[in-house]
Amino acid sequence: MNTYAPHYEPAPVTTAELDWADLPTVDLSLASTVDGRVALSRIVEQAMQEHGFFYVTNHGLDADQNARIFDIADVAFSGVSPQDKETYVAKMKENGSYQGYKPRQYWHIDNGVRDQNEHYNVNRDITRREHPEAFRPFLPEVSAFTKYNHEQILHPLLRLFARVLGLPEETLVQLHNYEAVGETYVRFMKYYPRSEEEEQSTQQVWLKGHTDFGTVTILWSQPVTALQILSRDNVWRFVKHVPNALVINAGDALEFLSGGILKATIHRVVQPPPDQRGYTRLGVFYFAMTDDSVKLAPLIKRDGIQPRFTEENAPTMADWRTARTRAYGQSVLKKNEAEKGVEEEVINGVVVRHYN
Ligand SMILES: O=C(O)CCC(=O)C(=O)O
Ligand SMILES: [Fe+2]
Repeated sequence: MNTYAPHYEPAPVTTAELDWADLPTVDLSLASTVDGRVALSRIVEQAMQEHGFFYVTNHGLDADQNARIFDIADVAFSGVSPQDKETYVAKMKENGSYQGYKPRQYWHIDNGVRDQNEHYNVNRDITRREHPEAFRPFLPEVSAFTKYNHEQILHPLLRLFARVLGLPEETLVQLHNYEAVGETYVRFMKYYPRSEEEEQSTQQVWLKGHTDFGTVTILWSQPVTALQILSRDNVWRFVKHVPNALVINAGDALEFLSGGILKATIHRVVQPPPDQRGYTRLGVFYFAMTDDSVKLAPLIKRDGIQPRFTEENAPTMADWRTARTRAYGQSVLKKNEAEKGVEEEVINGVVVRHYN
C-alpha cells in the first residue's frame, strides 16, 4: 500500500488565447523499433532546429501515476514544516548543488525583487542526502520515478539525439549512467502568486530567461500556463499544456557535447493569464546531466559551427554545473549595452546570458 498523500488539484486549464509555440510531438512508443527511431530522430532534428523544444507522449506512465507524482511533489512543500525545510536546505554556495530545498526568495530577479518559488531537489540516488521526515515514506516511489525517467525516457531520447548527430546510438547513453556519480535529479517546484508590486517591478517575469545547465530537461506538463520559450524569430511564445505529456529541451551540456548543433534554448516563466492568477503552480522535472567526470568537449564538429570549448579547455560536467549553480540568481550580472533586457556573466570563460 502506498502512503497517503493529499491530492494536489491544479488550476483549471486557461481559456485565454495566447501566442503559443507550435511544438512537434515525439510519440515515444514508436522508439522500440529501428524504423521508428529513424522517423522520430527526424522529428527531433527539425524540432531542435526550429524550436529547441518538443513534446513527448506515450512515455508509459498513465494519468493516475502522473497525478500521484504531483501529489507527492506537493508533500515536499505543504507537508513539511518551515523548520524542516531549513534543516534540509541546499548548499548552493558551498557545494554548487541544488540537492535539498531552494528556499523562496533565494534568487534575484530584477529591480531588487526576488523569486517566489521553492524547490525540493532529489538526486536519483536518494541516499545521497537525508530527507525531511514527512517526505521519507514517499522515497521508494520517488526513486522508482527517477529510474523510470532515466531509463525509459532519458535514454531513449539520448538515442534519438545521437542519431541526429550521426553518432552511434549508445554514445550519449554511455555518458549518462544511472549508477555513476553525477547530479541528474528530480526537481519538485512550487511557485506562489506574487504581489502587484512584484509583478510591476519585474514586468511580470517570475523566472528570468535562461538555458538549463545539463544535457536534457524533462518537464512534466502541468496546466498553469507561464512557461515561454524564446523562438527563433526572437519572440517569446507560451508552451501549451498537454495532459500527461513531457516538454523536452536541451541544456548547455548537450550544446557543448554536440559542438553547438543541438542548441540550449532560452526559456523563462512569466505571470499566468488572468484566469489562472491566484493559484499555486506545481512543477515536476527531471534534470539530466552527464556523469560528473565527463569532459564537455565536442563529440563532433560541423563546418561553420564554432564549438564553445575545445578538448583542451572544456570543463567537466561537475565543473560546469557547480559554477552555474553557485552563480545563478546570486552573481551581479552585467547589462549588455547593445541588447535591451539582456544581462551577462562569464562562467568558465563562456558568456552566459540572462533575459528579462
Ligand atoms: O517552471 C517552469 O515551467 C520552468 C522552470 C525552469 O525553467 C527551470 O527550473 O529551469
Ligand atoms: Fe529552465
